[in-house]
Amino acid sequence: MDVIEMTQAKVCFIGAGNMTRSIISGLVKHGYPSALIHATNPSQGKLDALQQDFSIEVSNDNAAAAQAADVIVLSVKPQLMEAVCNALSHLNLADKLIITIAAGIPAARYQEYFKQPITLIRTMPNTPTQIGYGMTGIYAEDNISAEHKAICETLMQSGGNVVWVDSEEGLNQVIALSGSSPAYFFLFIESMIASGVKMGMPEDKARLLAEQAALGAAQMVIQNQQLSLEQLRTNVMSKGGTTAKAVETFQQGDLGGLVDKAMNNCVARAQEMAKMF
Ligand SMILES: NC(=O)C1=CN([C@@H]2O[C@H](COP(=O)(O)OP(=O)(O)OC[C@H]3O[C@@H](n4cnc5c(N)ncnc54)[C@H](O)[C@@H]3O)[C@@H](O)[C@H]2O)C=CC1
Ligand SMILES: O=C(O)[C@@H]1CCC=N1
Repeated sequence: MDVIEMTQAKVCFIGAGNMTRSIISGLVKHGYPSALIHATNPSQGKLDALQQDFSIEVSNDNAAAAQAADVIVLSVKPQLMEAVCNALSHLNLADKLIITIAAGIPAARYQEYFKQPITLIRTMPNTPTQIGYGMTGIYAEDNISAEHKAICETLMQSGGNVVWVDSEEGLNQVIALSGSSPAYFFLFIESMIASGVKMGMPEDKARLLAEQAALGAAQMVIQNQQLSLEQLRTNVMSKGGTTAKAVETFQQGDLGGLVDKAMNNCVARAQEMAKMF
């Protein structure tokens, strides 16, 4: 369903960084009215760029923007969240839906930060939201209404796909699987390009070859749900051929173990952050 049919809420983003830009881009592309979107930031540069690109309202006054909004999206770094929320705690937030995209901070903390009961939904998006290929995990506590859940889902869906999880630990797993994981793939492609260049391939061609292979592989996975990943992989591997040699090298280096370790460290960091806040 189109975003406009679902909601006409005034949405205010507190913090106009990478993720806010990604989400706003998705919203505007889906026809969400620019006039209903507001972003705040202390520095003017990012605000000017957002205003120019998306014709949204911008300011550096968090309180005025939050006061005027129906939905407040908290998009600052976790370390700044407490101070940013404290500075809004004099407002009456009873009728607002507050959505946070911050990693690590447990839902219960926000009530303390705002010093009043609030309606809060935790989400974990990722940067591909900017181009409509985002993935967002959403967690809401039992007291959140179906209407508020629908508004949040609609907003986040404008940038791609969403999954609901039923615990905050589930959200930590979302961080490892999709919130942080675009960076894993970027690193992999970056490493492939570097290797291609070392072999003598011009960088632009190495990038084109690697990125198109990544795109094709992702689409193969998506469009062949009936096939296992192992099957897709073995379809590329001729017996005694080149792919088998490369895959064998990854397996000897325990790629699976390394990925497992990286993802567990990602979750562990989210758990560690939850104790810090
Ligand atoms: N970058 C990513 O891939 C993802 C980030 N997140 C979460 O999103 C949040 C934001 O991350 P990014 O967008 O990457 O960070 P960012 O640093 O690009 O953006 C944060 C913005 O907040 C602004 N800011 C600082 N103090 C402020 C204040 N008092 N009032 C208003 N704005 C203020 C900063 O100037 C900056 O533009 C973090 O909590 C992070 O955990 C979640 C999922 C993915
Ligand atoms: O690295 C981080 O902490 C944030 C959360 C997921 C992606 N970026």
